[in-house]
Amino acid sequence: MKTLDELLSEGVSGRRVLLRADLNVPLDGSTITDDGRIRAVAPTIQALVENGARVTVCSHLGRPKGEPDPQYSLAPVAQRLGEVLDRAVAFATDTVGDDADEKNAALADGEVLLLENLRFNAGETSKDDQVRAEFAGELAAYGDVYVDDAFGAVHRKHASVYDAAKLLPRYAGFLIAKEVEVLSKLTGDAEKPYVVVLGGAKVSDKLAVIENLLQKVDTLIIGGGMAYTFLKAQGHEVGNSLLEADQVATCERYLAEAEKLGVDLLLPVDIATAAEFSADAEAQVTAADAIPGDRMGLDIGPASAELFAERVRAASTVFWNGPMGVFEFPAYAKGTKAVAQALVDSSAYTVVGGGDSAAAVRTLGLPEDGFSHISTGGGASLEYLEGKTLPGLEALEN
Ligand SMILES: Nc1ncnc2c1ncn2[C@@H]1O[C@H](COP(=O)(O)OP(=O)(O)OP(=O)(O)O)[C@@H](O)[C@H]1O
Ligand SMILES: O=C(O)[C@H](O)COP(=O)(O)O
Repeated sequence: MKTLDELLSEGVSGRRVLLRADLNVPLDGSTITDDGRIRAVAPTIQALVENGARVTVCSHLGRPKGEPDPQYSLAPVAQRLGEVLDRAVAFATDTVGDDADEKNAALADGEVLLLENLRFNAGETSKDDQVRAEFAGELAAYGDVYVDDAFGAVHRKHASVYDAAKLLPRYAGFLIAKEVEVLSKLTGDAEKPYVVVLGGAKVSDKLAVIENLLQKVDTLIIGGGMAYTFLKAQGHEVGNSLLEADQVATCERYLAEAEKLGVDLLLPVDIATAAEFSADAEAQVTAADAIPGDRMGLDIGPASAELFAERVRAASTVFWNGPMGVFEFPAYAKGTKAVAQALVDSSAYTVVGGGDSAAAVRTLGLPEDGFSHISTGGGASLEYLEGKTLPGLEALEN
């Protein structure tokens, strides 16, 4: 894999660079609630522009359905990127249309352009190789070279991550290089006890990683939106909580597999429930096997928080992805805060991964230097830890 340092030493002045970044930041309306992913890619962009490159940045934001959807516009990100870089950032109101063509052609040395959300185009995430390749061709026309620094998206076989890389001379940015260096320490010989904590809302995506993780960890802790499909698999009712009904059988299999392998799979023992998905909804704590039919679990309860925290404090290596509850609502942030605090308090090698997990650490006021590493990738780091070949990294190989 060629690095950005190699590109810089070859010389980038006057060259057009297509840079894939992961600018998928949490938003409240059009307000960015955590700019960690923007700041994380800034050193790569700075190095390119300071060396005279003409940089066209592309990214996805959220999960729009292959057509423009204003709530997922990258316009607020362009503005914040300009502030972080302390330089003008042009914004194209389309991804590969007339506006993008014009603004890409107008770039002078040392200038930056951000394209509109890649996922406003069905070609970005298409399963059809030909359709993806066509969109990738249009993107690749904006660069003489390709740099990938979207660590959070390297597990996606998407046009901008995989197909476009293959069309141009390709390089890994500073962020990808750093993430891979740190996470590779957890793939081979992580010091035991090795505890992985999973939560969040991308349940079906992340359930898939459990199969492999069970072979590697001593304890697997499951909280957040992820917990309810497991509770259902244990025969409990989960009311209106997040549930992936078609994954219940898979969770039953994981519970049996964990037992066979001697892995402690810990689920919440109590839950903070709400009558509706709202910041104002009053929290009521119930046992995890007694969630009322008309309520939903929005956080783990205090006994679960203490149980999970104890395990984390006793570990030598901890990887945590996915908030324990809807931490964006202060009344349901306690479980996430308790687990995060346990990582800070432990003397283990601690890695937090994921857009929202990293955002939670910062917005809940925990010290960033209390963790060994805060990764920008959630799903990406989990799949990396499984030992899988990730499409975005494979595509960078020469
Ligand atoms: N019990 C729950 N019910 C509904 N949503 C939940 C629950 N617990 C956590 N969440 C939500 O999960 C979201 C984060 O999940 P996600 O899986 O995207 O994590 P992440 O750290 O962003 O990882 P990635 O980078 O892979 O997206 C948060 O917005 C939080 O509100
Ligand atoms: O938030 C993430 O994990 C990355 O930006 C990838 O987003 P995705 O899960 O929607 O592909």
